[in-house]
Amino acid sequence: MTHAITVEESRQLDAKTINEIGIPSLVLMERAGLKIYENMLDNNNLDLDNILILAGTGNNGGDALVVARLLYTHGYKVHTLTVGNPAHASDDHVTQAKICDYYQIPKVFLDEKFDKYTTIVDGLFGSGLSRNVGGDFATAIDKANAAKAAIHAIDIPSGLNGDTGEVMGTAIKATSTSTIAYPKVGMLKDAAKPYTGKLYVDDIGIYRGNQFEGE
Ligand SMILES: NC(=O)C1=CN([C@@H]2O[C@H](COP(=O)(O)OP(=O)(O)OC[C@H]3O[C@@H](n4cnc5c(N)ncnc54)[C@H](O)[C@@H]3O)[C@@H](O)[C@H]2O)[C@@H](O)CC1
Ligand SMILES: [K+]
Repeated sequence: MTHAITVEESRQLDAKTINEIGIPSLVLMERAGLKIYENMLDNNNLDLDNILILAGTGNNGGDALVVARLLYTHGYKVHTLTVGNPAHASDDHVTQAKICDYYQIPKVFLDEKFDKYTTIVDGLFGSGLSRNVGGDFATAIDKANAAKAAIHAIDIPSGLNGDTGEVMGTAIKATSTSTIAYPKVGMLKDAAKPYTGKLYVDDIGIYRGNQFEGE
């Protein structure tokens, strides 16, 4: 049986890996982005002709910007759309945004028509989701779901409660999801399956602990 963890456990494992063991958070973000990029290339259900990257201003969005850069530097057509206040962005998100700016990866805004895209990457929220989704975030999620593009979600489909599998206002209906380290318990519930789609579990070097060995 697949071992799954709660969102709080995932945050604790991230924090232990970074603060106690000493693996820099940007190293983890780079590894996450590389694995997610590889999952996307591996997934025949994704048409990578024209890709829209949705990034929140936290580390889920930071992962998404790594994916944007890897796709862009390998010749894929990519646009990024950042949702949220950049003044509140996480440090690692800011670093990744600067790298995207170095490469001049094209940006679009929320008034963009999503219909021309073949794949949308969802990096709006992951383990940081703490309340119901509204405003621009809800608009971005609803536009992505209404578009004909396949959606690849990062860590947890945005708006899905990773513990209960319930929708918090609105949630991304992903074709596939790359979850970091372990699936979150809510993602394995029957009600969550239409939101999670095909699940990839990416080992990026997050602390596994004795309790997880042999599983
Ligand atoms: N350094 C790390 O700890 C790692 C984090 N990773 C990624 O980072 C994610 C977690 O990142 P963050 O903790 O920055 O959080 P998120 O990027 O999930 O969320 C960003 C912020 O959104 C805000 N927020 C929550 N609910 C909201 C709502 N309904 N409407 C508007 N704003 C809302 C919160 O202030 C939250 O901190 C993981 O899911 C994973 O994708 C991975 O890169 C692996 C390593
Ligand atoms: K997400």
